[in-house]
Amino acid sequence: MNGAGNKITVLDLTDSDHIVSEDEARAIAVEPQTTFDQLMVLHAPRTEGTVALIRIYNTDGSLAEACGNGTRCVAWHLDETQGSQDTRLVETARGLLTITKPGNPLTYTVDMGTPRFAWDEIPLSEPFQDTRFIELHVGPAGDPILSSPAVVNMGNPHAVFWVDDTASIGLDKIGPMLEHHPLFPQRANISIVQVVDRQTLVMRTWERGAGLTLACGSAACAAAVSAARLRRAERHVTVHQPGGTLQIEWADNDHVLMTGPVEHERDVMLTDAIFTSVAA
Ligand SMILES: N[C@@H](CCC[C@H](N)C(=O)O)C(=O)O
Repeated sequence: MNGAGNKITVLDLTDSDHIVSEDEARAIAVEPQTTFDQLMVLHAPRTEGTVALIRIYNTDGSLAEACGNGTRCVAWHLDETQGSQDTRLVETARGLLTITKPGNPLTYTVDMGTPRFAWDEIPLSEPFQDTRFIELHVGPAGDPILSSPAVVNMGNPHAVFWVDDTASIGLDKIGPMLEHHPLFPQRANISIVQVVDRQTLVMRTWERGAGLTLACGSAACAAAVSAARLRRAERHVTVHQPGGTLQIEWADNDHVLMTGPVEHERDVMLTDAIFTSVAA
């Protein structure tokens, strides 16, 4: 599937006890038919009221706590396999997430929970009082290419840099360096964001564990919240990414609501071969 262009593979293991290993996730990622930015593995629910437990893997096999675009894809899969429902509760490492349908076909809203801003919740490796802009720059100190990002945890760590033109930054070169910067002990998702007006953001993201992607839901939430904290935008914005557009609302109850599309691309029967090839 894809969520606004973010490549998502949904693997339904609700009838199995198997836990996908990092090696297995990487093996699924390199297969052209099942390649992904994130692999969303569904397990039987373990918490009352939820319909599934979701483990989220990046391309490099690492586990992610949150994936907004993938969560919408999971909702579509559950609608197809369990019957359509207006509201669903799923469990991720981020906690319990509510998914609803705003009414448009193939569109879902995920309550992504509340943002966290304290330096040790991001987490950062050293204290910063004000995480709306931290001391970090790329390029010469007097004339940096990027500087003073906002940092926020949306279940996963994000750094948001403000730019005039997202196309002018070599994110493919700068992204890996920042993802692994010592300031981010759990690495970070790195976004460059242009504030077009108070209701509109344009952005690109280098994702932790996955690299450049066409869209990242949690990064869109991070950008929207960061722009609102700095009073650069309203709390409800349209976020344009190379693969698609999301609506993000930072509601008065502090929860961040992400609304966007899903697209089903193909069904693939994953044979045991992929697991045995890793085990061999
Ligand atoms: N594409 C996702 C975010 C995926 C997780 C991220 N790479 C991480 O490791 O934190 C989204 O739509 O939120």
